[in-house]
Amino acid sequence: MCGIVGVVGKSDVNLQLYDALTMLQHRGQDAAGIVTCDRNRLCQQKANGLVRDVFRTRHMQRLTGNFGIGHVRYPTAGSSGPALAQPFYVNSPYGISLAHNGNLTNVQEIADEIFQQDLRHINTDSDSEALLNVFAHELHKQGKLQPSPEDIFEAMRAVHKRIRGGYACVALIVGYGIVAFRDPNGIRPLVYGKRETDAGTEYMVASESVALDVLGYEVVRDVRPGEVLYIELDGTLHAEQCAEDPKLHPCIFEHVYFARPDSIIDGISVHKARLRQGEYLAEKILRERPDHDIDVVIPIPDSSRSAGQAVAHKLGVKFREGMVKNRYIGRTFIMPGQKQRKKSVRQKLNPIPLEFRGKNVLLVDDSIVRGTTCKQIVQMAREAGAAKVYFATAAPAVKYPNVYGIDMPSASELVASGRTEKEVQDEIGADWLVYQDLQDLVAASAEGNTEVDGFDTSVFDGTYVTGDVDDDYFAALDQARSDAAKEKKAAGDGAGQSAVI
Ligand SMILES: O=P(O)(O)OC[C@H]1O[C@H](OP(=O)(O)OP(=O)(O)O)[C@H](O)[C@@H]1O
Ligand SMILES: NC(=O)CC[C@H](N)C(=O)O
Ligand SMILES: [Mg+2]
Repeated sequence: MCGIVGVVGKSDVNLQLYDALTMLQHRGQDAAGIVTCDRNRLCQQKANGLVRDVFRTRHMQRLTGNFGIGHVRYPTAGSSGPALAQPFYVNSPYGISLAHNGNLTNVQEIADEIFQQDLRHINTDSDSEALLNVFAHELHKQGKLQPSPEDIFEAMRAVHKRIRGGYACVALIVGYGIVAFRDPNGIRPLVYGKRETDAGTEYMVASESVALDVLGYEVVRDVRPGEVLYIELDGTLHAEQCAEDPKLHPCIFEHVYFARPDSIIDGISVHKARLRQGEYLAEKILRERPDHDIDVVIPIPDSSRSAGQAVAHKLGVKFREGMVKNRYIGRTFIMPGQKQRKKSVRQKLNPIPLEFRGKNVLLVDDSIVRGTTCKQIVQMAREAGAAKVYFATAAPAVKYPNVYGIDMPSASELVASGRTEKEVQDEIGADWLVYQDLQDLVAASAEGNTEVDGFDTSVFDGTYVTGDVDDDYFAALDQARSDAAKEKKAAGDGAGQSAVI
């Protein structure tokens, strides 16, 4: 789940892009990049690392120009090396740079077309570089020295037809402006806003509304599924629907885990959705154990705090922050390898024993994916003296791979895949495990916006909203991106740029 941002401003936009990327850091911790454009010259800085490490003062001074784009990366395709840090760049036509959040499911097919039909070269195994080349080729085909808004929309109509999967993108066209677009299912989020200055209106497009809030932009609206925005350098904004049958099917995992609670996505407050998840979860607990003996509800920071509060409130039991989070350790789930994830849970979370000693505790987390976090947390709770350790999650069991921008490539790595709930409970060592029901998770989000046509819930039910993901793709994904495959690559065995998943 990467984070993207684009700004067309009235003065240098480097600091705005930096601040916006900092607000989106929770979406990607592997690499960061900014591209700005100053008098038809691109300025770029990108590298592996967190935003604060990638951009030093000397880089910021060089990133001049009044329009630019930025990216924080969480890899779902290709390696996690510096060559795949975004934005990507192609010099023809015009000079285009692009940042992508999501994942394409027909990248192998596109890569072949790009080489054999479009006569273009892609240099990495990134799906985003392939996407950029499709866009560039389709824009080139319009054959204009100066592209009009209609040329850009026509090119994008073709892009939507050629690529499949999840994509929210910002692209900078040298000398002309910024193009922003969202896939025809609106799987990945994208929102835009404006702010007035003495010199005129400035526009920002970003993955989440928090980036706009903090920079003083007023949210205009979410980019619609399939829609394309083109913001010219003088601040003129054009918007056009470029997909044939757009539907709003946003990824529900944004509401469970990815997005910040203070963001509003497709009109749905993430915090509110999480509170409702907690209420539904508490109702289920009360249905299953009306005479429960829970003494205290303890959330697993950070992402389950909103849901945990609602669970405690509805159950009528105490809510205590019994796990202290080390604020200098990032999100563990989006770390690239299992060894690092496992080690980081213990570094990140530490119990306050007096909240556990002699008590029946209900630990609440937003989700159980690989089981890395909950296994260690249950153990910590026991060591801290808990009498009984119950575990509840605001999401149902995660059983299927994700193909739209979350790095869950192998069912075999998911603790709930092929196991019953009782078996997962035993595996994580809890005295009782409660999962949210899928219909309740959907209701918790859907109550926030009636315009949503449905959610992508594929990791829970194996139904993929694009309807076109086949077994071969899953097999290739598993082979290319499982933890075992990544370890093998890291050790130098099988390294290279040829696998394009
Ligand atoms: O079952 P697992 O594979 O461990 O994955 C699930 C856990 O990972 C995430 O936390 P993370 O530490 O990434 O971020 P957070 O601080 O936002 O909760 C999520 O909130 C769960 O706690
Ligand atoms: N999580 C994402 O959005 C990843 C974007 C792109 N597929 C990459 O791997 O760089
Ligand atoms: Mg967590």
